[in-house]
Amino acid sequence: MKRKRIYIAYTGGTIGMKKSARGYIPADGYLTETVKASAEFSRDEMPLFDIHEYQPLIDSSDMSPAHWQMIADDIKSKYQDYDGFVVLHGTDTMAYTASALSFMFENLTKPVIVTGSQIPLSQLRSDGQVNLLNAMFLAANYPIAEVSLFFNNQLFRGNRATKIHADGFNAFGSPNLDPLALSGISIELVKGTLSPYIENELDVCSITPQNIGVLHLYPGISNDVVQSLLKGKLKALVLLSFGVGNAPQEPEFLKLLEDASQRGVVIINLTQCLKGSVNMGGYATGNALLNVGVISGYDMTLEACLTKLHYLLSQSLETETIRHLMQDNLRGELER
Ligand SMILES: NC(=O)C[C@H](N)C(=O)O
Repeated sequence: MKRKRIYIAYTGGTIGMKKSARGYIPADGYLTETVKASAEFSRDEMPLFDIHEYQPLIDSSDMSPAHWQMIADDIKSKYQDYDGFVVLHGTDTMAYTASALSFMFENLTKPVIVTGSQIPLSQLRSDGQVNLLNAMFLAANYPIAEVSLFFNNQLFRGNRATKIHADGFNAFGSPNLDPLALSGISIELVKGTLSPYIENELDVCSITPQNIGVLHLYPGISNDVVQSLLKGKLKALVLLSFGVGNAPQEPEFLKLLEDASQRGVVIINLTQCLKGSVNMGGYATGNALLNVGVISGYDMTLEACLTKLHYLLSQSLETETIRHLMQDNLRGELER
């Protein structure tokens, strides 16, 4: 059988970093050199691959919507030449990029797997080798036509993943959706579906930076704090509420939200809980939010919610349409 071809976009992150006096920094050519020097990557069972190193390589804390756009455009320009795509990325904001890409790609029929590592590939006991080998192997042999995130032997839907561990190998979880696939002694498909080969054009939706606030509620939060956030030129606010979507019933607080909603600010309710969904019909404290125009984000991750807002606000859509689409399942990011 013809060997598959995988395109590897290396954007930066620990996987290709070197030690410096200031801590780890990305180093040009270092990752490509290390991969080329490792016999595992060129075994017959592995796909053929090309690595493209971005300039400059960055720590993922420096990622922005402009980078998401660059990655999406890069994949689009190579779309017909490869069977699958691996994006090497720092772990810190990996779930944001995976979520953003999932919304930006329309008609995706090939796998796009985002991965990286906690220890640089060139160092002893690095998780980079396992993560990259598996991502390439899965993209070539188990094509799931989605933007996914591979880490620590689990393939997650990109817009369901979140960083759960700052310094462990099990750095990612997907609290509200089982993994797409597990890589054990054999590869086990869980929620993922293998895609048939379809020849098509990939469309990329442009994304631009947007003014979006995130408000993490806590008992006794002052209205001054809420007001100062809402005073700016905010287009949307993600409200991180208690439990199934509950908040204080304090009239001044609710009035601030109501006024903002009437001014056209899209206010989305997500739970602070690590697992589960928002249900504003469950308690009077949640119902009060519904009555002032707050909409449900259901079981979306914060990363999915923020990037979906960027995606929708970047298009010229009516506010009501955005509110409606935020509650719709566009790319498997939520379940109502
Ligand atoms: N493990 C990592 O890749 C962390 C690094 N700071 C990054 O996100 O680029």
